[in-house]
Amino acid sequence: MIIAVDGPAASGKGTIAKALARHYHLPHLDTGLLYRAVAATVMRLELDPTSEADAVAACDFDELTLADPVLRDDETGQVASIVSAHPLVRAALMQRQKRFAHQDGGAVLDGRDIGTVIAPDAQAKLFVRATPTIRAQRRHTELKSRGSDVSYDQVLADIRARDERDSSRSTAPLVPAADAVLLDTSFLSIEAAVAKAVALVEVRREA
Ligand SMILES: Nc1ncnc2c1ncn2[C@@H]1O[C@H](COP(=O)(O)OP(=O)(O)O)[C@@H](O)[C@H]1O
Ligand SMILES: Nc1ccn([C@@H]2O[C@H](COP(=O)(O)OP(=O)(O)O)[C@@H](O)[C@H]2O)c(=O)n1
Repeated sequence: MIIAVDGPAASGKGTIAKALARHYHLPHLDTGLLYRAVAATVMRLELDPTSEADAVAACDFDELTLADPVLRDDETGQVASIVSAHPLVRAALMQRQKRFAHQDGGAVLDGRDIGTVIAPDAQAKLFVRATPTIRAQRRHTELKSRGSDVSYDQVLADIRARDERDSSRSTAPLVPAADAVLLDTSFLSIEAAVAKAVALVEVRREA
């Protein structure tokens, strides 16, 4: 079974995807990390994220980059959303994600375009969302716990900018697949959100 979990920044999609992978004993891929690795490589090499050629050159990143804590930084997320708008960057990362999704036994992937582009054939598609202010609170708490001194206002502004950029790009914009189920986690605890996600997947599994 392929499970696609899409949604905007800090909506809780990664938390839900990891829990679904544990529940169904499936491998999990956080596809945002791939775009963050491109962004971190662009920054390290002092390339220009708005240049498609520069961003494509960074798609050949060292695999060790995927474990670099810098990937989780707020600034890396911003630059990831700039490099991810280039069609050639998306094309360079596509096969790897499609292969992961279509491995024997299935997989859980989370991102922005899993249900629409990477695995339109996924059996279960969730589109996770929450209000921008709740997402900013969650991400701010998370970043603070990692030692960052970024302000709540900055995190909220960055989340709004990223929402706008990710939703308005012409290639693979952030939109729910026509057959995705919406899951709003704004007023759900992690446990409640995961329980709801499992229940929604069960409906699709039995269909
Ligand atoms: N339902 C929830 N209630 C409260 N906090 C949550 C909830 N879901 C996720 N979180 C927390 O919010 C932060 C962002 O969640 P995450 O799953 O990484 O979001 P995303 O993958 O959509 O960016 C994490 O610190 C996570 O523990
Ligand atoms: N499948 C995906 C995953 C991420 N991305 C891009 O990568 C950025 C970082 O993604 P992420 O999933 O790590 O970010 P968070 O939602 O965890 O904050 C997003 O803002 C998108 O611009 C994408 O375009 N497509």
